[in-house]
Amino acid sequence: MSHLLVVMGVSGSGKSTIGAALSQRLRVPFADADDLHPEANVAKMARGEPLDDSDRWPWLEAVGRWLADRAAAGTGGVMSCSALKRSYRDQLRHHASETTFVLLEGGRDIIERRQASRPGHFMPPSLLTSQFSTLEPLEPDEDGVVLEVDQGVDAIVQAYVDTMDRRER
Ligand SMILES: Nc1ncnc2c1ncn2[C@@H]1O[C@H](COP(=O)(O)OP(=O)(O)OP(=O)(O)O)[C@@H](O)[C@H]1O
Ligand SMILES: O=C(O)[C@H](O)[C@@H](O)[C@H](O)[C@H](O)CO
Repeated sequence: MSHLLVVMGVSGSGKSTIGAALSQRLRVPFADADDLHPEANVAKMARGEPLDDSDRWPWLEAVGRWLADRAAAGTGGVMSCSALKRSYRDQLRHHASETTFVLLEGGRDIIERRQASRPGHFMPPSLLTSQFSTLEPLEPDEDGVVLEVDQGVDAIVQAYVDTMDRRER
């Protein structure tokens, strides 16, 4: 089975780290939505201003195209992308309906600590409040897996693999 995943969550939840580790474990291509932002979006976040829906729309289109290409090629893939709102996930599913969303869930304290220990990133910790208030949890009808971030990278990857094994049985 080729996995097509979006690893999602607020800034600092570990999307880039876990996404890369999952792609290695599953032997599928990896991409980071941070690299697909238009320059204006990166500049806006770096100024400490949250993105709005109109900023995110063209960016999510680029993310969706990547997913659609992977689906068409049948390679599977892992994309790290915040995908904070249900409507954003709907937009991505419109491109690739078979996408599974992997939500990295954690409390504000641990995520704030991790962000603080990551100097040089364009995303300022001050935007964490808007990230948490924008996040809409996965709904029951969405194909999704929730993983707790309060554990090591290998344990999080293993939790994903175990969940999928149970599903396939
Ligand atoms: N499970 C983990 N255990 C310990 N440290 C972690 C874990 N996951 C991520 N980290 C660390 O936390 C920080 C944030 O992780 P990462 O950059 O992957 O998050 P992100 O969700 O991609 O953030 P952003 O969306 O802002 O780019 C990094 O310094 C990373 O090394
Ligand atoms: O949806 C958003 O608000 C943004 O995309 C952010 O989540 C960033 O992409 C990233 O997570 C910060 O590094």
